[in-house]
Amino acid sequence: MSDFNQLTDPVTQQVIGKSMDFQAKKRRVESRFPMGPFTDAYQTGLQQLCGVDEMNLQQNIRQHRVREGIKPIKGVKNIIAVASGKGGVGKSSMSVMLARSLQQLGANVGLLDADIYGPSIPKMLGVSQKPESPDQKSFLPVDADGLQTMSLGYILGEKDPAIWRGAMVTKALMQMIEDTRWSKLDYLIMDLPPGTGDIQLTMIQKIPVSAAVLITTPQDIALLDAQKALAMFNKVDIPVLGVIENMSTFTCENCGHEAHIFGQHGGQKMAEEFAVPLLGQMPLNIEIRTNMDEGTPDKVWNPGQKLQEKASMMALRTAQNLAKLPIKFSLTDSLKLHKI
Ligand SMILES: Nc1ncnc2c1ncn2[C@@H]1O[C@H](COP(=O)(O)OP(=O)(O)OP(=O)(O)O)[C@@H](O)[C@H]1O
Repeated sequence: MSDFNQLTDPVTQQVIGKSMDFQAKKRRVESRFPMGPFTDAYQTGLQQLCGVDEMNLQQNIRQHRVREGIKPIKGVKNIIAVASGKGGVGKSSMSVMLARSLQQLGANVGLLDADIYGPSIPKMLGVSQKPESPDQKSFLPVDADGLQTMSLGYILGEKDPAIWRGAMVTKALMQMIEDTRWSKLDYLIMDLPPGTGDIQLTMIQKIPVSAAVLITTPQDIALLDAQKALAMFNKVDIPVLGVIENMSTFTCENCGHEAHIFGQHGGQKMAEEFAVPLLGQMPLNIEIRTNMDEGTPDKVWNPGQKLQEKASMMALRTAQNLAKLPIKFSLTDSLKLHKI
């Protein structure tokens, strides 16, 4: 149960507290996710949350500071970039899990597929319709069970990879973000292309990113690349909320033996060495592989799998760590802004 005690701490109440009665919010979340009962620990956490002071629940998720000189995106409070140095470590899968879990905690969430070369979010969410454009100038985000999503994959189609280079990529992405009519998003999760090259650097410099989350497997090679990603965010002063270690262990369905296929404690070591929080460890699990590949991500949260609890904790820690960062307008900012 333990970890769920965090749900009642003041920072968390700010994070998930919105101007809506919690029970109503819970019912709305449950009706959207007909995936079976929550695990006991999650249920206990929710009950604890119901008992907290109503006043705290009225607070909104706040907008956090971005790099100076960058305009915020209309309708979006916080963009969280999800990055990995190495490809294939589960960055898109973890972006989907993070987005869904933040949504389950009651936030308004969007998911932007910035992996312009290999947009996999439409397939993972099982959504393929083209975004509507009522005014022929802007796009409405594509709805995926309450998630506001956008991907070049919706526009180009999955089998039509973008062959643009450098500046064109950033331009296409900026256009996609700015021309989407996001509505009242607390968090926009942005799935970046893998790597730490010029393209990724330009993207994070131009987009008003509040913070980043790193995905790695415990393998040395993936960790080295994750460290490069950390250095990239440090270079442009974007705070890193933490690291998620994906594919951390594998438990045999038949004998229950736990194997560390990609090594052990890699994410933890990285967290300790570079003083970045470990947001969570996600096992190598067949449910994740099949459901992400078949476009049924919500089935990942089968009762008894404990995956839902892991995903919720990962999302909660992410939101908590963001809540601890400076908000968009500090008192000094606002004094400067109003020339007082
Ligand atoms: N924890 C996991 N357990 C089992 N399979 C997983 C897990 N995480 C991801 N996968 C699978 O690994 C493959 C790669 O995942 P994903 O596309 O999320 O990685 P990525 O880092 O975004 O890749 P890319 O570098 O191509 O953008 C997919 O088939 C996905 O279903």
